[in-house]
Amino acid sequence: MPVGSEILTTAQMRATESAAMSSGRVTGAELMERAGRAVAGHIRLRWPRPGRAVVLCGPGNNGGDGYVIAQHLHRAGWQLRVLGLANQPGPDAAQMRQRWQEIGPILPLDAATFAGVQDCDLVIDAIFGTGLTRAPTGPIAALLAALTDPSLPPVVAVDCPSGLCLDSGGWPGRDRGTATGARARLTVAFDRPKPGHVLESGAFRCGELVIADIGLGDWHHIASNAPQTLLLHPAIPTPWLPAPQGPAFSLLAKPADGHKFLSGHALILAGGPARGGAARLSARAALRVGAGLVTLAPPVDALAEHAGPPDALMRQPVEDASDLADMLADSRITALCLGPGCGIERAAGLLPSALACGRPCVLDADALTALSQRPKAERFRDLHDKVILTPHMGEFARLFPDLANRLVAADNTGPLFSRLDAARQAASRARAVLLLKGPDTVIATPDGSALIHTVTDLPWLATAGAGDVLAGLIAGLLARSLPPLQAAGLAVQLHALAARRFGPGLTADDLPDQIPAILRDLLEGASGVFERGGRKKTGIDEMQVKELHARIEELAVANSFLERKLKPWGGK
Ligand SMILES: NC(=O)C1=CN([C@@H]2O[C@H](COP(=O)(O)OP(=O)(O)OC[C@H]3O[C@@H](n4cnc5c(N)ncnc54)[C@H](OP(=O)(O)O)[C@@H]3O)[C@@H](O)[C@H]2O)[C@@H](O)CC1
Ligand SMILES: [K+]
Repeated sequence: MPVGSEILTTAQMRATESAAMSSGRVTGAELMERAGRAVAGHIRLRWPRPGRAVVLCGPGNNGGDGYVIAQHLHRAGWQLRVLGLANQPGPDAAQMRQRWQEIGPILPLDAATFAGVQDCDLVIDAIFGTGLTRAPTGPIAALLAALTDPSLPPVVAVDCPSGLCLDSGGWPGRDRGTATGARARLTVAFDRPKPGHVLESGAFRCGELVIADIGLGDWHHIASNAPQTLLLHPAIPTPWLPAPQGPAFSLLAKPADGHKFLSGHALILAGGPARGGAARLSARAALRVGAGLVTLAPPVDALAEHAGPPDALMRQPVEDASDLADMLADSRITALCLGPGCGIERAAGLLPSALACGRPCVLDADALTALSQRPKAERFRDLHDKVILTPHMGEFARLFPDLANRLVAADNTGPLFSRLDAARQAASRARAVLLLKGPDTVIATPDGSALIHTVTDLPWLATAGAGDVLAGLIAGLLARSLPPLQAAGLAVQLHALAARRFGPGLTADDLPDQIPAILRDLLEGASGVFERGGRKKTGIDEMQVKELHARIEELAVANSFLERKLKPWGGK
């Protein structure tokens, strides 16, 4: 699996770190040194001219990283103001604090002191990382409030903007959904992304997220007992994307001599008169993503409305559950989509037949409402692991009110209940794949495997009918025999890529027509397709950071004058 695509919870991260340290092959102080060096390296790559930086060091090991960063920046010629606490941290952070004290003073870590040194080029936030256990209070809360000020100089966050719950993307002690906390221009996190970097407002507050390798690769198996979570990020290739070496590739590349039935047959159930638009969007998406055949099935009195293009779309009336069961006697129908524009009553009537056939099936929109109206004890009785439920938050709350309540409840202690927790529990309860839609989409299977896909740059994707297109993309990929989790993950990515390619002014009608060009680029191996706006990113990679460190070390040896005491702050 490509490095960087797996997500670890904070508990998994701690287990990995402690396994590394217990092996005797690396100490906590060495890990801290690597972490601090990596952050300093990324700072120097982005701000190559030494300036003035304020480093805010908290009570634990995140603060320890801050003292290491201060040492490295000092050696590189930066002028530093370091604010810290006079507590008794763990031995590693204590050692790093001591080393800094041999270079310069430590000022009190409070809002008043910070206000007096804010006239600088960079603020480094090393107050809290993975160890935040509760809502900050008192002077630290006041300092964290100051870090929300958008007029501050650029902030670099160590592991995360402080106060963020790295398991959920929420802020302990603050309202869920509306709360925003400390913000960063750049966040350098370690080893693997955590859920909080990509969920809720965490995704928006981290700024540019860089994952630094601190040499824990030999201990990743420690986290492998827990269900795996993968990050689907446009810039991070994953096994689900059809990279030429990936398993999905051969599925997207239709065999030249393939019969149309080899690419499957998707059945999209449509609603009564004047409600056919949503299901047609789904059907067009299923066609564009390469289902060999797509049939739209409205009741007979709505059939005439579906005359006209696309001509490739087949139409066949389905009046009721028994009609549907007859149609499904044709085993060449390989996937179903029920819900978009269907009407709640019709969806409720068709559900038993759609589920009884045991074939892959997307349940969206009205089908989800129909499910939620079933008696609670029987709600999920006929679901199975080839069913994909695709609720947005409102639909999720109707299906799983207790889980939705936990997601909005303010809580003073961390880790907060996350959208990942909610999707996993819902999938397990429904015994189906659950895709919880949002800017941070979470997909979970009943066995706990999960995918997260976050977009922070596509506000125009929140448009009427976009969900119908997504349901159709999933149905098309299911018809083409992708397993449910992969079909859902790939569909979410194609959906976002289509929106990004089209840009502002997008309507849902435009989405399916973007898919062929995206598939062509994917099949031709155009890596730029993963980048924002289809352009290749001029990224800074770990090799550059390592080379920079080598240069920093050489300089440190050759130019011992750099090992001087802290310069006075004044003078720009
Ligand atoms: N382990 C390693 O090998 C490596 C770890 N690394 C770094 O360590 C970070 C994790 O370090 P950490 O576990 O010490 O947690 P951290 O985020 O510094 O904060 C915890 C401290 O704050 C306290 N505290 C908590 N909540 C509070 C509140 N609301 N208000 C006030 N206090 C509160 C809590 O004490 P408590 O009062 O709960 O006993 C504790 O003292 C991680 O993010 C990464 O940056 C890297 O160096 C790589 C190697
Ligand atoms: K931090």
